[in-house]
Amino acid sequence: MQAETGQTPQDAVHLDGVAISFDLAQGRRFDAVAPTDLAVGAHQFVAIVGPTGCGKSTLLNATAGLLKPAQGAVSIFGQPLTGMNKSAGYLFQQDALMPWKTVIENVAIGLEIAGVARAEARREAQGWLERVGLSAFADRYPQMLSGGQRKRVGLAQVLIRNPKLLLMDEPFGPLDAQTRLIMGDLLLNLWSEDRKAVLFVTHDLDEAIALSDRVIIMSAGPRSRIIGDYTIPLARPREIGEIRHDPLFNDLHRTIWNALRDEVIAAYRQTGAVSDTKASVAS
Ligand SMILES: Nc1ncnc2c1ncn2[C@@H]1O[C@H](COP(=O)(O)OP(=O)(O)OP(=O)(O)O)[C@@H](O)[C@H]1O
Repeated sequence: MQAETGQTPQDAVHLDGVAISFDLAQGRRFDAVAPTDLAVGAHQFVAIVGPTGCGKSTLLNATAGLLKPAQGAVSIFGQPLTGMNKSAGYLFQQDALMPWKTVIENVAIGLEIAGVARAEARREAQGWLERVGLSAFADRYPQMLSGGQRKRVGLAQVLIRNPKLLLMDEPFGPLDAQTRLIMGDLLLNLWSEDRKAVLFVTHDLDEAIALSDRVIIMSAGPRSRIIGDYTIPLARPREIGEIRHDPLFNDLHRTIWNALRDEVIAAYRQTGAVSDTKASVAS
């Protein structure tokens, strides 16, 4: 079940020995991520899962060009990454909606900044609002929306720019369980249209398996590293609420959780959250 790790020039993302450290006070350094190789194919949906604080966001930020690796190189579609990753659309846990702009203005703004005429940008934004099921909300302001509706606007805001790569960091983190399922299905529907490359950070193993072609597991930090790379051979199209009842899903979950469990316990032990004898972890 472990995936092939061979990298090719057409990869959307290619991390070659990427290590990340942070400078701390008094000249100390924190080595967050040990030298890491990772390839994401041009049309692959890849999830990164790992215990809290292991370096998932750090690795994603290096891929976005927000962090410079201490060692190693990042390539995006075969080109060395220097500065911000302009091929990527980035979706954070916190959305990036501007409260003084209406929903349609928030969606259109990316195209307008890229030089598209306002009327054309609005027309495209209206199309995207229809696709995310929010056409009736075009003239509302973000603060008039539910958390799930805001996420839909955030998706439209990113996808309207047609990035070849999506970098997603716990994008559905703050949502309730049902809304997460619905957002996952919406994401998969939109993704299936042209299968952009996706690097998706989550702490939710169910979500990772249900969405992805591959699930990458990271060890507890410091000097976190990739300890597993699992192919997810579940058929597509997938409906997230249904796929969880598939026996293959359960087999995959059991296998990956076995690899992840000790790392999750190790991470909690580091923060003193569990004792040696009473380690209790929910998957
Ligand atoms: N700017 C920084 N300076 C110092 N240490 C940092 C900095 N940013 C992150 N770290 C540390 O690097 C490690 C990895 O952090 P990161 O946010 O990538 O973890 P994560 O796996 O995304 O965690 P979570 O699942 O809790 O969001 C953590 O120990 C964190 O404290």
